[in-house]
Amino acid sequence: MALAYKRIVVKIGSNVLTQDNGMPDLARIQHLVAQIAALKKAGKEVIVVSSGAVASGRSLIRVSEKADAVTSRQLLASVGQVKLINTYSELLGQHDLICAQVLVTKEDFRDRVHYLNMKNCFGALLQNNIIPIVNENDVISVTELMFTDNDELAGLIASMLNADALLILSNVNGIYNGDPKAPNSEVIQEIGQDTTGFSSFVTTQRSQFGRGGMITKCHMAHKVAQLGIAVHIANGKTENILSKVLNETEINTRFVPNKTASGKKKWIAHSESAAKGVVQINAGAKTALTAPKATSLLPVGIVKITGEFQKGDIIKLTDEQDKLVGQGIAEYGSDKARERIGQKNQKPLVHYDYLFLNAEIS
Ligand SMILES: Nc1ncnc2c1ncn2[C@@H]1O[C@H](COP(=O)(O)OP(=O)(O)O)[C@@H](O)[C@H]1O
Ligand SMILES: N[C@@H](CCC(=O)OP(=O)(O)O)C(=O)O
Repeated sequence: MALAYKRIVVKIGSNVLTQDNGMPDLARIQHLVAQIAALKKAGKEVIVVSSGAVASGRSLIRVSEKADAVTSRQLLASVGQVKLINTYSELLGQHDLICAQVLVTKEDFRDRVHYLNMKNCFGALLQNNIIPIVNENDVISVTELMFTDNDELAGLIASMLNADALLILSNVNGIYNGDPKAPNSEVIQEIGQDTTGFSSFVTTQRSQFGRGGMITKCHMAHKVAQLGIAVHIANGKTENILSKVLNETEINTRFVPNKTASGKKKWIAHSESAAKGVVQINAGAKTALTAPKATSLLPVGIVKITGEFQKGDIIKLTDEQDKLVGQGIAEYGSDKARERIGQKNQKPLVHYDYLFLNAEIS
């Protein structure tokens, strides 16, 4: 295969696994499983992030119209997840492969102990040649506890496992430079570090059963590529799409990985939950930090500091609207930093080598 990825996370979206009537598409799952088996045979490590619990639930029960949206989703997903994982287990078994079910919540990425336990389990599964099938724990994850969608979850899994690539299978051939249905729109085949102007053609429109839409896919894909992981968005309904993407014989969108991302930056990127304090920066500092040239955060650009931190702690950086700009390692503690707020000619609070900026798609 042309692209020599060894560890691959494959995200299979709701729309790939669902027929137009909302029921699961068994033939499609079967074909995807055959493709995954082929990757395993070629010596790859494969982790699957699969949606489809709600769709599978729909094929088993009817939820009363009186049930509210949250309860209805909990019912369908909890019943449907059993069927979904059984389907994978049975189909993978036909290729002599074993899978494991991993259900996670957003909280599991925030809590360091949960995070390390989860990482340890994935390590053990991969070592034992088992295919983890990951989904959000839809029973626990309701409203604000939810991931934006399974793309966000897949991005976190790919970064946690330091995967070589994340293949996102959706119902479009990639990201188009206009409305995907318009005849003159074309798939953007390669996206580098600069994603300016995206919002002009990526709309908030979602597919019938999708949750987050293309905008959230773009944000996540860019962030993950910044960590040095290649991200592909391809059509999961195309025959043999996985090998075609890896052999570069099918059009798709590839986010070019930033190969200079250090291990330290990857760790910082995932340490948002471990942050001890919040440093609010002004518009000038935000512009400087998010410009292509690597820049450290100087006290002159700091507006406010919340919480206590020591030298070496992770701190969050927010803008004046409290939007997260990124996170980094403090070069000195909050007491010293408070004294220096707004002052010129002071040592940087965060050095650019220890600063991770969130993806900005404007
Ligand atoms: N520029 C664009 N290129 C491709 N798809 C787009 C674009 N803008 C909006 N979309 C929409 O994004 C949808 C895919 O996202 P989503 O509904 O979240 O699917 P999934 O269930 O696979 O995660 C497409 O079906 C399409 O309608
Ligand atoms: N956890 C849900 C799917 C959630 C979801 O966001 O799906 P998707 O739109 O494919 O990213 C399920 O299994 O039905």
